[in-house]
Amino acid sequence: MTAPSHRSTTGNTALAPVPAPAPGSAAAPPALLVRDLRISDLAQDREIVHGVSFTLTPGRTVGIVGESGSGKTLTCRAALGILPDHFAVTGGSVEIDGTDAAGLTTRRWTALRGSTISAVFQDPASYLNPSIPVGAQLAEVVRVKLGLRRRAARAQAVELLRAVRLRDAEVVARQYPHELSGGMLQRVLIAAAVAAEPRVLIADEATTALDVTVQAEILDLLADLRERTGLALVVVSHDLAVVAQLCDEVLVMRQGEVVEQGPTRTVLHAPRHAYTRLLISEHESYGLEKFLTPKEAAR
Ligand SMILES: Nc1ncnc2c1ncn2[C@@H]1O[C@H](COP(=O)(O)OP(=O)(O)OP(=O)(O)O)[C@@H](O)[C@H]1O
Repeated sequence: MTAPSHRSTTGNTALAPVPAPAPGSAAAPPALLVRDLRISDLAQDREIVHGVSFTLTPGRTVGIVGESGSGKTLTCRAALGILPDHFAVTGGSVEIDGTDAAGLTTRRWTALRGSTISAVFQDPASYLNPSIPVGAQLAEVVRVKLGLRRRAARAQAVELLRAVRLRDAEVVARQYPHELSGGMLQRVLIAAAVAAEPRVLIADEATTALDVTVQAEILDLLADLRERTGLALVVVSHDLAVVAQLCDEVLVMRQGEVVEQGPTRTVLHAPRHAYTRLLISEHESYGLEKFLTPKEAAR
């Protein structure tokens, strides 16, 4: 399991509540500020992402939706400082908790990842070692990130498994990845991602491979973590229903462009771009309609 380094040494209390400043208030500096972000494929001398902007304050959620290849993941990877080889930020800026990412050394990036900005992706099993129990892997992350001793790290790992609502956390901690369901594995990965109490969590298609019920449980868990800890979330999904459930603001991307952006309700109820309307019509059969009440839809 990847082990980003740490910010806090909070001891044994898993995910203690943090009093979040009121969203949008002067006391709430953006956890993540993306301004006209441009990303290019240097090998092909081609700009792939053509100017993405959003501001994310603590306790808020931004959703990015769009078809495959529209640049959602590259945008997230730029914010995490993990662009693929021969891709680079070629315009605009990313500020993480007030720090301009442009000047960061590899070492500073390593320090920020996990402690300030963290992520979960699709396919959690691929991030875990199949031959080590999940509790031990989580404990290793905790040991590295929080600087806890081995025994305290193991106890904290179990606390974290409880905090992501895994029942029988002590039993789960002793299990190997193949013994857990996809939803449970994603909870383990979320536990690792939030272990050092980051300000921002990016969930990139984190529920895509899960069945609908488990997907709803994981989204509910993310919302709960956001409420309890003031975490700011970026949720990437091709599924508008996921975004509708969790996000305050949505960006609709197509071919590297943001074609529409605004409060989720406005975008869903009064889409201005034909592509957004297409996404909505395609997803009505997948449960989006419950967010489109007749009253709202009539506006
Ligand atoms: N490692 C890479 N090597 C080459 N091209 C890449 C790489 N990663 C992304 N791209 C290209 O950049 C463009 C944007 O990709 P990105 O992964 O950001 O899209 P996406 O919207 O997240 O799509 P998906 O929903 O399929 O993950 C695509 O055309 C893709 O082919």
